Amino acid sequence: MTHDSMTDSDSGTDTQATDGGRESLASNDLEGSDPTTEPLVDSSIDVDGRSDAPASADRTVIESNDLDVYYDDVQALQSIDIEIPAEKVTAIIGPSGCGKSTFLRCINRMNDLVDAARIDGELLFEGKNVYDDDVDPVVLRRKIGMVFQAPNPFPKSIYDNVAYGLEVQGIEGDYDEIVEEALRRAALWDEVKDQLDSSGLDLSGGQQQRLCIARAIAPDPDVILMDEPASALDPVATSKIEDLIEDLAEEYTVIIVTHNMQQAARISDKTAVFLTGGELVEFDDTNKIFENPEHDRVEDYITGKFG
Ligand SMILES: Nc1ncnc2c1ncn2[C@@H]1O[C@H](COP(=O)(O)OP(=O)(O)OP(=O)(O)O)[C@@H](O)[C@H]1O
Repeated sequence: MTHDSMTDSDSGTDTQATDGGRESLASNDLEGSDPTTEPLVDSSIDVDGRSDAPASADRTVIESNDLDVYYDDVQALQSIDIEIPAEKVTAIIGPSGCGKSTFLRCINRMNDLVDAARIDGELLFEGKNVYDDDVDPVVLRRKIGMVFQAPNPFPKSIYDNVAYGLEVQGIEGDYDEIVEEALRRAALWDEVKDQLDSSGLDLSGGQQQRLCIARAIAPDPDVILMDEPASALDPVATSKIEDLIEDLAEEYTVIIVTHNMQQAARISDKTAVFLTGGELVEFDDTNKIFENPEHDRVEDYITGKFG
């Protein structure tokens, strides 16, 4: 994939074909297994979401090296090293306060908005340190969009919710086309195509969140960050968002923070487990994390012994 420089003002328009594999992991080596190596997680966590392409096919899009984050004197993340693959869903899980949101907000420099936050180490996007002096955070955030926990549409029409960001970011093009495409990709078009002038605030919570996703993808980012995007939604709306996330990963790299381990197991290819103290304890294929993690602390967390 080519990509535009974060130091210029062009919009990213690049996408790349994906392996698109979606085989079930449900039957993954479970039959006839040796009891000593048997997957530890009981069937209440159903790992059936996505297949993993061979490791060799993975291309790193986000990488952190020895990343520390402090809020004043309190260290929130400790020496985080991670390589996040392109066009997959990576879930970040861990107990409250372990630094999941902090890590997510480092990626598109949302922590710049927090006076107390200080960052050491490297955070690379496509090989470029996003904290270099010549990186424009506005351009960075166009390439790395974000969806928050509570749906937060603007008090504007459905159309303007998607188009407004394009205008602000100086993105040119046929807005009618871009808005329709973004709403289609967010699986909302069919529900709203006859009411584009109605307020985004009149939509249901789940529709509002899909509108926010449409808004995030309209500038055609490479990466979409999601901070517990379904935690405020009912089960039906949550299920729609989960389906949508899986679809989005055919074109975008999705990184999702979730408290919901079943959700991480269902929809992600990779899972990063952060634990108390802001440590990244394990990062691996999702089925490995949930069925046979390397670290006892991860096993204890996954099986609910703490957290
Ligand atoms: N703006 C801030 N100012 C000071 N401390 C902060 C700030 N934001 C987060 N922290 C602290 O940093 C640590 C990590 O917080 P963070 O929100 O990243 O964790 P989290 O794993 O996302 O938690 P949760 O699951 O509860 O949302 C916590 O100790 C938190 O209190």
